[in-house]
Amino acid sequence: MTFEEMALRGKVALVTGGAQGIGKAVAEALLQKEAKVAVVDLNQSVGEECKKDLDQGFGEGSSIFIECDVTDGEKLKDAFKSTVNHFGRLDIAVNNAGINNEKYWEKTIDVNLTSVVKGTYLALEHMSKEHGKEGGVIVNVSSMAAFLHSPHQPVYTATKYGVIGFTRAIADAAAMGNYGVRINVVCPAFVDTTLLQSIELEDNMGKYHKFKDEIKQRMDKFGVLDPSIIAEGIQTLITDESLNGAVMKITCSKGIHFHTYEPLSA
Ligand SMILES: NC(=O)c1ccc[n+]([C@@H]2O[C@H](COP(=O)([O-])OP(=O)(O)OC[C@H]3O[C@@H](n4cnc5c(N)ncnc54)[C@H](O)[C@@H]3O)[C@@H](O)[C@H]2O)c1
Ligand SMILES: CCCCC/C=C\C=C\[C@H](O)C/C=C\C/C=C\CCCC(=O)O
Repeated sequence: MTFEEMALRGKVALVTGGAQGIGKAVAEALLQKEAKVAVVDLNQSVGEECKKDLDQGFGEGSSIFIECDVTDGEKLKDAFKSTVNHFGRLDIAVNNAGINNEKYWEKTIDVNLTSVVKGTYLALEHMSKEHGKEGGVIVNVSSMAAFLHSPHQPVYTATKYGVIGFTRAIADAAAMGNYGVRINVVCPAFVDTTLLQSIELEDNMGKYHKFKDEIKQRMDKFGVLDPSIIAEGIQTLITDESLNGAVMKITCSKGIHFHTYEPLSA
């Protein structure tokens, strides 16, 4: 048995936005290592389709689908509770749900940043030693947009910067408070999921829609990753016990690597 198999076997994970794309790839990778997974997603039909696929691949008892809009605080709270009620514990949370919408940008802040903060605090309630629990690990999903910001998505970029800042600060708080919970962040470049189709829609891109050909040129220049490599990176963030507050970047040119920061100074 590999180290990752030992580390993940029997562990219980909750993945938001888990019905397709990166979230589904993460769910599959964790199930492959014999973890149990709660797939939390807004989209009922895609969620049910995903659950069928997971049942076929890994057996009915290993996953559940919970329909939930992560921006609804009460529903998100219930999703965490249902997961713990169903599987008996929580060890891993992946705050992955995200959208690309510059037209309705307040929604983008709500889904991509506010809900990641809520998901992190809820996960801590169920895992932190501060709350008498056994510890665990949280991974928040940011983007390379936080490093290579583009003029085509200012609000999306702001949310992804925010996710990195929040994660690094709360990771330090977790270490200082002996929560027994590690908290890391992953920043993928372009990934082949339905999110990229948002560039075609005025309803998503708003005034930046006219730049869609330029965006496609950027994708050609930087390449598009398969969701499976993001799942691989996230598994490392989950299982490598030396990582807390780590900022993992994943790009076509450099693969999985880490951002390094200057030591703190005034
Ligand atoms: N695809 C990329 O190029 C790329 C690159 C970097 C980072 N990301 C980030 O990865 C994450 C996953 O994106 P993806 O590419 O897999 O996209 P996707 O559109 O394929 O999947 C996102 C999932 O999130 C769900 N979702 C959206 N809003 C929700 C809400 N309010 N409540 C619950 N679920 C919700 C959707 O229903 C969908 O199933 C996002 O945070 C995204 O910003 C994506
Ligand atoms: C450039 C506008 C992109 C709009 C596409 C829609 C959503 C995608 C969002 C993702 O989070 C990815 C965003 C940016 C990543 C861009 C490139 C990084 C490549 C860096 C590198 O390879 O060195």
